Amino acid sequence: MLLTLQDAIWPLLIIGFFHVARYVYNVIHLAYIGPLCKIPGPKLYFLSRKLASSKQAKGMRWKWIQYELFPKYGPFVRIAPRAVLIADKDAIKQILVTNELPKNDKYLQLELNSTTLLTARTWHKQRRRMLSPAFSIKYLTSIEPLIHSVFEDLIEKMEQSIASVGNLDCAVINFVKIIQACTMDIIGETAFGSSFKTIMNGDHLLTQKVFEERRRRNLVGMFPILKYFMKLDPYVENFANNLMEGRRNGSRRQDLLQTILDAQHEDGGMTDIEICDQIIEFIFAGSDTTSFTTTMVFAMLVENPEVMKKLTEELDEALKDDESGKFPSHGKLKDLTYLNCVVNETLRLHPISHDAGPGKVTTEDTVLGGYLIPKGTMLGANIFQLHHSAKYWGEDVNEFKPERWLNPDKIPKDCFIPFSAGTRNCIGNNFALMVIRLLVSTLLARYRLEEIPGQDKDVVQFFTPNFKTKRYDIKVWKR
Ligand code: HEM
Repeated sequence: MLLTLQDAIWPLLIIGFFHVARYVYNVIHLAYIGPLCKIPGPKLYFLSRKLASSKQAKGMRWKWIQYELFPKYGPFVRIAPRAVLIADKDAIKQILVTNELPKNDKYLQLELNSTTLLTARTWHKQRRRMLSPAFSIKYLTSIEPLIHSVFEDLIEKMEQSIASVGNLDCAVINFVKIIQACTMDIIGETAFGSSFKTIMNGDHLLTQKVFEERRRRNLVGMFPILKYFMKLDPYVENFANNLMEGRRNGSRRQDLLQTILDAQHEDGGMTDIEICDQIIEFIFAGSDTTSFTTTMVFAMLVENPEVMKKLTEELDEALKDDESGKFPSHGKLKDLTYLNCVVNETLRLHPISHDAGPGKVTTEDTVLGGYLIPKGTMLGANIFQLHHSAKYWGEDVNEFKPERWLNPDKIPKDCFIPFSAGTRNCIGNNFALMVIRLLVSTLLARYRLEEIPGQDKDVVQFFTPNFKTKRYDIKVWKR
């Protein structure tokens, strides 16, 4: 007996109806009935993770998180069916350090062809051990002259800008641009064999392409289907490949690239594709992070002239008999009390994690802050909120007060983690601090800086935060 379409339509409709009903039930159950329903948050966002992702389109999601969600809902905020942001210091310590939870799948969007140090979710230890020598204190001391060589370009550029104004001994300089160029050249010079010469020649094509790549990853992260249409620009890959080939066929130089290449034939060494991706990641992770923090240090200094005066006095005193060369040596800077207070206070107020923060995932049902968090829930350790919590830091939490660091007993425990914490903390931590200290002291030793009030200081965050206008002008006078 042959079934006609008419005979089949009702059973098909009934099956379809049950599938849709089951799907709707699951979505609603997860959103409003399951264990996560006890965690406060914007209720509509419990239905789909796309809603919170779409907030990121203009790089302004961080403001919604920091100034709307946390103040309204408290230290645990649910922003998607299976995603919770956390600002409670004990819970953050538990997920980053005590339980060492693996990274969640938001890092997938940052991957190119292979897994890198930042994005690894399962393996990690061996690769980290392999790369660590390139970030050791001994290695960092050895690359100081390379950083100084970039400062030659920096000072020449500053002098050119001042000379171009006439006889005023003063120029207006966009610090976002010059510091970004400087940190890019430092990464090139110290990690990959030669400066990108961005300070002297303007934007290297690589800087532009790296910026475009960040936007691409951001969009693909929000709408994964785009990955079939928006491919990685071959320029970036070719650049990394040429870098590797050039080194293999040229002479050795003890830097990050050499460390990676030397380890290639060890057990667990990286393939060429992995090395290429790792190089791109280091350029990503190492330049904009350091430049944003350094620009913010300068912004804080010009907006707080009494702090700048005190810091300049400390530097002048410390460097008056520094005979190590044309530029300050890090040995003279690393233990300077007030310099470190200023850098810490800037990292506290302006951490590079403005948005959700390091992302983790629970591997079993876990209790955090009294809430039952089921296995498979994405967690964000919200560094920005931790650094801006009046509960931990006191009522003056939003003020720039380097003096608060003078008494370590007054610094709340486990509340300052600009480089994250635990085994997945920043591998470039010491490198970044060294570059920041050197840059700040080199410029303050030569120039007097003055604020230009009334500028738009709005920050956007895609991969790392940046000024929305991509400028922050400072009046620079020769001392
Ligand atoms: C002020 C400058 C910097 C800040 C504030 C900073 C902050 C951070 C933070 C918060 C993380 C954790 C990210 C996450 O889990 O999602 C991280 C990881 C990382 N950072 Fe940095 N970073 C800075 C500079 C650098 C530099 C200079 C490099 C390299 C040259 C670097 C390379 C990395 C890498 C590779 C990771 C992943 C480490 C791992 O998972 O083992 N960072 N950084």
